[in-house]
Amino acid sequence: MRVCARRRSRTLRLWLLIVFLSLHLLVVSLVLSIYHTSCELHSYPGIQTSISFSVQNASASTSTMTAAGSDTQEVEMDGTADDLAKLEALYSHPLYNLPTPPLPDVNPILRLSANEDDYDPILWNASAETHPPWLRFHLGISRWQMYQHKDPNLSALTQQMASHRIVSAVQKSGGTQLKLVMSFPNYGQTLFKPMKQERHEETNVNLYYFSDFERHNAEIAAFHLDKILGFRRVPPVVGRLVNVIKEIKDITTDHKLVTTFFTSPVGNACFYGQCSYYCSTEHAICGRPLKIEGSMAAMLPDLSLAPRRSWRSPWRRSYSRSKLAQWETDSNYCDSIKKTPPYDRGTRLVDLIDMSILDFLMSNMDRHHYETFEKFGNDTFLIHFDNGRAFGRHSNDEPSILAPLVQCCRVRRSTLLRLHLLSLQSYRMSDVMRASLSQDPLAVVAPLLTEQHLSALDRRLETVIQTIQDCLQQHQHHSDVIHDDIDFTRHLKNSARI
Ligand SMILES: Nc1ncnc2c1ncn2[C@@H]1O[C@H](COP(=O)(O)OP(=O)(O)OP(=O)(O)O)[C@@H](O)[C@H]1O
Ligand SMILES: [Mn+2]
Repeated sequence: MRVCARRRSRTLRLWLLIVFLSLHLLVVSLVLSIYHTSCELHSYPGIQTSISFSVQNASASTSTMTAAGSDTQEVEMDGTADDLAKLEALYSHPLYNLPTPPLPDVNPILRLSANEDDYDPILWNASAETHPPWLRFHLGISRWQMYQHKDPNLSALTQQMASHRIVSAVQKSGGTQLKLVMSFPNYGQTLFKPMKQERHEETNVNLYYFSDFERHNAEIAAFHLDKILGFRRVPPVVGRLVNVIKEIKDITTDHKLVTTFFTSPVGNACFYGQCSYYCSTEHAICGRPLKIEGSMAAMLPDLSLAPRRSWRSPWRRSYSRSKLAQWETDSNYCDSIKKTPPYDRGTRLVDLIDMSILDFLMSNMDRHHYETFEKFGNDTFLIHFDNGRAFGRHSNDEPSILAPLVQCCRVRRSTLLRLHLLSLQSYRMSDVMRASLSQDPLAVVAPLLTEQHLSALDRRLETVIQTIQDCLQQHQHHSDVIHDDIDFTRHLKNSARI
């Protein structure tokens, strides 16, 4: 009897061991399949080695590419297909499909019940087939992002902004440079920023960031870059050729704007509008002879429906030619910011650092304020709009833009993993940006960003990764630097359930 019982318990123990081992194997294979490209980053001590390895990879491939050149069209075509394949692979990567935290509320963003007595009850949701794309975009804005990953509405929205009949064009008040709000027959609206300089022109080094020209291609490129970084915090932007006479002068109801139209000595249709910077005949916006390039940004819901709050950036520049801001002189600046609401809790600080990484990559020094949707309180994403002063110089990197990261040494884990991914040859940032920008309608006129700007992105990405690596070396615990926004255990449990 006793022998029998002992044999039974041994068999049971053997079974338990087999079950344990197979579960272990299952978990290991799941981890490897989910994070195959960045698996070294899982174990904190490995972070540094894996980053430097990938950076070496990226720079090696840059030199190979430069050496190879692209003389024949065939090579160029292959390059385009390769880039598009990389972009597709990037967006299929699990790091772009991370589950968002559970929503504390399920209401759509729009405040539609202000005067319930006066209005019909509305049953709107983002997926209703009959809604125009702009309304679906508004209804799809969530607490965590402007639009969903692989949002099926995005191409319909950008297509309409790029081609729909313009029925109204009026100047937008606020801001420093000329911009127009354009309306479509289906009540959709866009913010139009006209081309002010050629793509290859670098910003004059003697211009302060606050008097730099706004660039239409920077608005377009910022939308693509923010999407490639996996943030999805810029409202959709698309390029368009606009007829200065038929699509602005003939239809505008803006009397002040009308008085600023003229024909240039070479017969081009021009206008300059009214604003505080560059609205003069010397800085006129001219067609060639009639059409002008511009960026069309999807307008956010009206402030009466979705009020927004504007926040002064703690790392705002002084906007003076002589004064320095506090963050430029105080080495403990971040310590005090970390204790100041709303940066003292939640994700606000790491979100601000995400924004500074985006700005450093595209060299935007003009992030004085940022906005959030009031309805979502403090736990929400930061709206990354007004990117017109980005991509001004490709030959220079501006280290001070990274000050929030350098001074606070904090970064979201998901951001670090995606940056790491984009530094690898198979998802290289310049290649996926080239592919993404090639989908804009204005790419047929000329590439939205020159090759110099694209390679500046790779170079700056190395700097960001190196900065994080330095932070990790300076801190005893990795958790001091890495804000762990990816709950691996929950992820694994979910995968195991499937
Ligand atoms: N897509 C949009 N939808 C709705 N409102 C917008 C959009 N883009 C910008 N705005 C609003 O218009 C204001 C001015 O736009 P923007 O910041 O692009 O112009 P600007 O001339 O660069 O301004 P500034 O000189 O103050 O930086 C913004 O602060 C924002 O409130
Ligand atoms: Mn601006």
